[in-house]
Amino acid sequence: MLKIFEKEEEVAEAIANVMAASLKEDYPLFCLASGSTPQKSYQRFALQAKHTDNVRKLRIVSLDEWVGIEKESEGSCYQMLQRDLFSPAGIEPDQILFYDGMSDDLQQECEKIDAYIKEHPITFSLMGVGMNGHIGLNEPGTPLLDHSSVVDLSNETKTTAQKYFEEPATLTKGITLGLNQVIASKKVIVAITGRHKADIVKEIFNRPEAGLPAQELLHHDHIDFYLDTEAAKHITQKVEG
Ligand SMILES: O=C1O[C@H](COP(=O)(O)O)[C@@H](O)[C@H](O)[C@H]1O
Repeated sequence: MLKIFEKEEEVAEAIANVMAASLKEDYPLFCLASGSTPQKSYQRFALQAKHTDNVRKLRIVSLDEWVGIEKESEGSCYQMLQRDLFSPAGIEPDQILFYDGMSDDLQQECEKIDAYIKEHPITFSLMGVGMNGHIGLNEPGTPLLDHSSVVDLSNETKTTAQKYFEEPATLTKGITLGLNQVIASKKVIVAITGRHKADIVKEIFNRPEAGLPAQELLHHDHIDFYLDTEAAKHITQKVEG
């Protein structure tokens, strides 16, 4: 389902409410995008959930990470989530399983996450969408994988991602869940906000033949797209909202 909200803040509020509801499941396991889009959702969720018994039950599994970037350094996917969610919500390190982008054995990092989610199904995923339509770090042209992989980053991603770092970062590869692993989550929200995403949103919704990773998440009953009017301004299809 596509839902369009007037303002980015309303998208954030709606997502925070879904996260809070998902937290009440017996074994909540969340897989969450880092980046700019979900920041306000995480702030609101943290306000509702921080240090509750339910938050203590929550487990988090990695969606993606930059290869060659220290976990604790600014701009890593882990560090963005630490700043925006883990710390404000009181989520402790023993609740989190993340790819280590500095590992000497990246294949083992893939297997570590894959083995975990095989045993523990993801109950809620929140995805952002890259400026080129990527999901996680599944760049355009990536097949529907049902395992993690180490991927070459597109030039667009390398450039866009510089906004996360104070100093220019050398980004060449990433490590990411496969699209089928995201789709296999019990519930998924794909969030897209802001005028700067309007052109890629137009591709996703108005040009089905574009073959973008984000389009693989369309047309599943358990996957909702939440957009604000700025991002949705070129959509021509009928929507709920
Ligand atoms: O590179 C990435 O970008 C997307 C979108 O980022 P945003 O800053 O525009 O929200 C993000 O969802 C993805 O996880 C990340 O790898």
